[in-house]
Amino acid sequence: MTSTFLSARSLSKRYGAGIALNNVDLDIHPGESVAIMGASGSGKTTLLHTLAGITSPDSGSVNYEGTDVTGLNETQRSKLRREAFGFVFQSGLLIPELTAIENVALALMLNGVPRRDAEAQSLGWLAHLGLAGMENRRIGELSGGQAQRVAIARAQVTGARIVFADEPTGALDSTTSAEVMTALLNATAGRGNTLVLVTHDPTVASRCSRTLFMHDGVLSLAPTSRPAATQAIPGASTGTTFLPQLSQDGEARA
Ligand SMILES: Nc1ncnc2c1ncn2[C@@H]1O[C@H](COP(=O)(O)OP(=O)(O)OP(=O)(O)O)[C@@H](O)[C@H]1O
Repeated sequence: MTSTFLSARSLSKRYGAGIALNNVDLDIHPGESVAIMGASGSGKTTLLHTLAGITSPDSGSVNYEGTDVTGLNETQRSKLRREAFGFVFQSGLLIPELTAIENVALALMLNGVPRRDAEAQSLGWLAHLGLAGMENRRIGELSGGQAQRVAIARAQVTGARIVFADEPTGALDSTTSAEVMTALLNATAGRGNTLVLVTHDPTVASRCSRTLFMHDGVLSLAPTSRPAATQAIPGASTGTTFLPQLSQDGEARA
């Protein structure tokens, strides 16, 4: 069995009366591509953000390579995110006023790499992702698929071991979506790194090595629901159905 390098234990998070995460356990191994699916509002983004140290859980822990991410302060988490993690979101993370190369290089410059070196490395990544000749275009001068490939370059130029992607193909047509998924998988799992991806699209999920499902904050192996049982957080009103949760080995447990 491969080693775990990102794990979550008993993650719970609620917003007011609603539950976003309900006692989630998850182990992710190096080189995996993991898709998280589920209905709108089921907690997918909250899980992704909690794994990535963006959101703090109410209880439970996230461990990345021996570091208790949930125990870090905001400055430490921010450093971890910059240095070890990459992010590809549907929109909003690229800076529209900057060119493609400036957007990619910025990720390195924030880690202290001089501009000239940062731009040289960024050029290589942009070319690798099929964007040679487009380096000096601003983001608004690129198609959606091209912009997502800039985001992939930015997520990987720092050598991120894990890329967290939230609906990376959400705004794209099916052909461009397939191309962006190919680029994303090649740039991550194809190089021994890890991809954790949230998607509504079963075609996108089917490209990943493993698919998990969120349902009312509960993570499961199965897409369909069963009648409610006793796993809800006490006092929470979710109107939930129950699905088996994952053990540390990814086995379903009742
Ligand atoms: N910052 C917040 N403040 C209040 N409620 C929130 C916040 N973030 C998420 N929620 C709530 O937590 C629940 C889970 O939200 P989350 O965004 O994780 O779901 P999701 O499965 O990613 O949804 P979608 O597919 O629509 O993006 C939802 O009920 C949502 O309204």
